[in-house]
Amino acid sequence: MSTPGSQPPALDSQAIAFIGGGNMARSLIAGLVSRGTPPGSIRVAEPVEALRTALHADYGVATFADASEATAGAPVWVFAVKPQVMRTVCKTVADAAAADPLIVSIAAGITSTQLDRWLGDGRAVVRTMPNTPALLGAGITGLFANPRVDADQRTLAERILATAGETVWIADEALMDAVTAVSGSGPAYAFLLAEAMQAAGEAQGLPADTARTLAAQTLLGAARMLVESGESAEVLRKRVTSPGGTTQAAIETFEAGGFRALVADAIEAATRRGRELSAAND
Ligand SMILES: NC(=O)C1=CN([C@@H]2O[C@H](COP(=O)(O)OP(=O)(O)OC[C@H]3O[C@@H](n4cnc5c(N)ncnc54)[C@H](OP(=O)(O)O)[C@@H]3O)[C@@H](O)[C@H]2O)C=CC1
Ligand SMILES: O=C(O)[C@@H]1CCC=N1
Repeated sequence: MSTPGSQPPALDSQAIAFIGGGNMARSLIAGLVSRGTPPGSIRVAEPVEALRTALHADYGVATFADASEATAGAPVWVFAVKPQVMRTVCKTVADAAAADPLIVSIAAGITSTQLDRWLGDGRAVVRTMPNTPALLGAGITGLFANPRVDADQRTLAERILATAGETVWIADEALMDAVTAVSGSGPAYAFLLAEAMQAAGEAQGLPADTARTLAAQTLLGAARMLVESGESAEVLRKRVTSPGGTTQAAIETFEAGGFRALVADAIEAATRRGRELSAAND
């Protein structure tokens, strides 16, 4: 795993082509540019004109309506389209992939074997799973490299994703669906908890803006303690829970309601959905 808090070195002027300029691509591009990658070396293919205009205005990157224009001559291609269109999109640029670019994908479910097959076989593929805190440089990305990826390409892929936050290499690709379920989708679980805490606070009489601030700052503080204290979540939880106190009353209610089993079921469902996205879009 990369070192918490360390600044990744700026990438040089090697061209990086993004295929797809939506939400996640935007977050990754923001990270690259803010950490010193020259905007002129980032080329983005995106069919939606308004997104192209905004990406160029906000980050100075070159944008194209056509994927093959963005990928032309670029040694790194980052696929940031929905899993449902990945096969079709790969086919449109497969001929140019003969120049042997490093292929990086951020798509949920889609395997390195599928990407390799759709792009013409023998490709160097790094399958990754970032998450939306990438926008703040506070994300985490799981990465898997297929056997065609050499040491320099591994370093390059890691440096690109490190601009979005922490990185962790995954040796067994089958585990990438679990990575997706825990950290790729994970920010949504934290937001759901924040929504529920805010609503419950309001139900107890707190003003909405006060309840929002209390919930958001509590999640931020708790997350920082998890990352910075070096203590386990269990130890930190027990320190808050005074015997016979308010937290114990809440935790016992969570446990009685099957909170842990519900979380396990939710993460299993997300993992399964990743596999389904692969099979359904093959
Ligand atoms: N959102 C998240 O939290 C995360 C998402 N991911 C993965 O990132 C990928 C992108 O997700 P996200 O950014 O949320 O999705 P978006 O829909 O925001 O972005 C995808 C973009 O790709 C465009 N697109 C479609 N076809 C092409 C094409 N042929 N060439 C170039 N661009 C094209 C889409 O345009 P149009 O809308 O017109 O189709 C859209 O603007 C997905 O595979 C997802 O699994 C990974 C981690 C986290
Ligand atoms: O929900 C999804 O499918 C994508 C992948 C991880 C986060 N968003």
